Amino acid sequence: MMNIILASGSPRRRELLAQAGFEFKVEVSNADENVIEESPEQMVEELAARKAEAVVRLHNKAEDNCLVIGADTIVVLEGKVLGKPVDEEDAKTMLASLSGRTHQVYTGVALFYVKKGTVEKRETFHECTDVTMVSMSEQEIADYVASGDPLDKAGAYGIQGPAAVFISGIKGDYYNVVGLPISKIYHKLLIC
Ligand SMILES: Cc1cn([C@H]2C[C@H](O)[C@@H](COP(=O)(O)OP(=O)(O)OP(=O)(O)O)O2)c(=O)[nH]c1=O
Repeated sequence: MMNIILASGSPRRRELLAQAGFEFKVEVSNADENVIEESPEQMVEELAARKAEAVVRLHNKAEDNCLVIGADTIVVLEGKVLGKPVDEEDAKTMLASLSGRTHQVYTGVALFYVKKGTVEKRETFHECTDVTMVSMSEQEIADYVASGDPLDKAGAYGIQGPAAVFISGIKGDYYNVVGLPISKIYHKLLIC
């Protein structure tokens, strides 16, 4: 197995990759996250690729052989994309819109295989999970937002934290919601 670099500042992604038994380094770079209107699946794959690409650019030395992994997660409610909230008000609005409904969580993954400083192979894919939330009261939303937990998360919630009490069901890969479809990644990497 070649050296793996996770191109992500997300602690959740770090934990999931470590949980799967991989050894890796973390490198974060500033990828441009502005995207033009695309389907959710195209959008997360494109953003994941940009994150991986930005890290690959740091590895232009001829001796670098590595696999760079980028990922991006968004929440989609009835066709509307919800990224990370910009502030507490935005988080409240997002949670009010998710309350009592089912939404989709998309995570895109990009695998960039770098040999002698150039990308020899690139692969992108995504996973989608349905998440259903119970109806939340205004007070519950306000209390949850005040906890600070939603602010660095797509859709303004983390299924793995205190928001667990608002989740009535999911269909698909739980870990995809947390930020990495780890089983899919594991099986792709097994064959390389
Ligand atoms: C829906 C949901 C999202 N999230 C998180 C996963 C991601 O970290 C974040 C989505 O933002 P991203 O922009 O995908 O990732 P990031 O900015 O945290 O990290 P990086 O770009 O460096 O890889 O939301 C949860 O932790 N739990 C959840 O239930």
